[in-house]
Amino acid sequence: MSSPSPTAGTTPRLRLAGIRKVYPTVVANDGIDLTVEPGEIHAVLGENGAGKSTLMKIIYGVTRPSAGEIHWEGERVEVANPARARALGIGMVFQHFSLFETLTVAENVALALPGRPPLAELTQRIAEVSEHYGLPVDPRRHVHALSVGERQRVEIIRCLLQNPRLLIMDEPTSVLTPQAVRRLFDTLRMLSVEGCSILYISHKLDEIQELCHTATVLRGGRVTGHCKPAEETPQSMARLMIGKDLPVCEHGPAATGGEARLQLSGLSHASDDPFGTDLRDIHLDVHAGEIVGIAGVSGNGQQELLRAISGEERIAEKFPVRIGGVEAGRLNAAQRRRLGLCFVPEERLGRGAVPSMSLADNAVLTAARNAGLVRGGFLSFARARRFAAECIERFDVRSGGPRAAAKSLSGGNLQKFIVGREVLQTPRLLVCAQPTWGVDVGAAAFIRQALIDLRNRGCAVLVISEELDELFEICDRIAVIAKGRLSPARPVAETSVEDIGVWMSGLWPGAEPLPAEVADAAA
Ligand SMILES: Nc1ncnc2c1ncn2[C@@H]1O[C@H](COP(=O)(O)OP(=O)(O)OP(=O)(O)O)[C@@H](O)[C@H]1O
Repeated sequence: MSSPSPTAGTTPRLRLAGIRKVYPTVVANDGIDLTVEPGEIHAVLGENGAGKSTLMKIIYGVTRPSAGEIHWEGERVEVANPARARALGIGMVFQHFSLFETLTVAENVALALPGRPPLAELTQRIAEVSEHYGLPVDPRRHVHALSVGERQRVEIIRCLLQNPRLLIMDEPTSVLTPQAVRRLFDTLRMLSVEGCSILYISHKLDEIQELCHTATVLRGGRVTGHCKPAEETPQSMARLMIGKDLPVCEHGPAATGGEARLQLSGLSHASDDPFGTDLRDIHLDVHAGEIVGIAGVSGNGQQELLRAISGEERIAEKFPVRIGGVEAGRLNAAQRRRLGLCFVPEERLGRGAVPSMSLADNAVLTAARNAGLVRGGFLSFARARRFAAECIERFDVRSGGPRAAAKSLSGGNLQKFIVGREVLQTPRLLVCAQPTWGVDVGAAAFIRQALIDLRNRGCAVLVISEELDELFEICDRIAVIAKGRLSPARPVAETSVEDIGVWMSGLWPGAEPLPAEVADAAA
């Protein structure tokens, strides 16, 4: 339940009047008024591309508005840059991470703090905050070795260390486990009771209902509604947001007896990162016509497993990974794609798409061969643009068209583009990490249905996700990865969210005890 709503009648912590932001191809914010009271947890709701992140970036001084006023605690202010925002008492946790990969957690946090405190002292403070708020992270680890979930924890901790009076959270829970979400909500409620205001963006309507006092709905850059989430249901909020009822996934029975398109037989691989997770004797078959899900808490070997399957990480022996029956362990990513593998990585900016390149060029990166973009040995840019345009249309990617830079898309729209680009190649095997991360409820239902349709057309689909509800909705079988080992895959009808939750700690029937040093490190 949400904490009691803050008392009205005080000077608002933040008041926006007529905020407008015009980009070359779109009006991202079109005269937005918004008021946030002290201690209020205020949700901003809207479809992908509605203008939520743009508005938050304006408040945090990352983007300058084309028109409009910002009033902070009763006074009109110009927020020229994030340093000014932080000086006012505004903190922000971004949807896309802004961490330096080659630095440690503590070094990254130090960069954001005024006065650059000594590292030893900072390490201690990080450990305290992470312990206090239940956000486990080791301050000495390098960021490049962290999973997405762990990186997000660092972003949150970095913000909390600055004692903000307004905390902006742009989809903070998208890669947190249910337990971590509970703890984060406790933290946010504590902050709210202490008077800190929170602007909260999320596509998870049940979370908004549970946490937020008020919500403002945006559509097409304008405010289209307000509500008190506690008085709504997730369905009624979805209707407010997208203007219609949510579609329900149509599944149909799983095909049986399809050929094995992915075979992992005793895949073991030592991570070259000292803080990474070693893969231990992983066995899994994914057949044509089924969706297999891998559940697990981030940082348990998902990244390493994805890399071993995609070919980003080649392994010493060729036999433990077979794609379409071909021993593929030593093949690189391009060679594996030629076997019919398509792949949606965990990070959409960087691994999934090159931010500065156009959508058409990003299509070429993975679809050149499978989508017939190469003719007579030459790349056809016209075909690439047509392919990107088809993807934009079929997956309802709101963008400036095939020539728009990937970085100009809203997070959810870029995710739709990346998933669409892979699905439209009609893969024989699709491996998908966090397929609906940051995607609005309507688009998430669409992507899930696209995966089911692929499976119904005979594709073998492997989905790695931390969203148990999503896995239970779309998968035929589910396995769990824990500390680098994979459980057996169980038919969804024969298991439950509770069972899978227990398996996530590594305890499934017949699980071998972990070697002492791993068990100690994990304890
Ligand atoms: N730097 C930019 N250049 C051009 N267009 C941009 C830029 N940033 C955002 N836009 C456009 O502004 C609109 C609003 O984007 P914004 O990221 O604010 O949406 P959002 O509501 O946060 O979406 P999501 O839920 O997908 O994160 C979109 O059409 C987007 O393509």
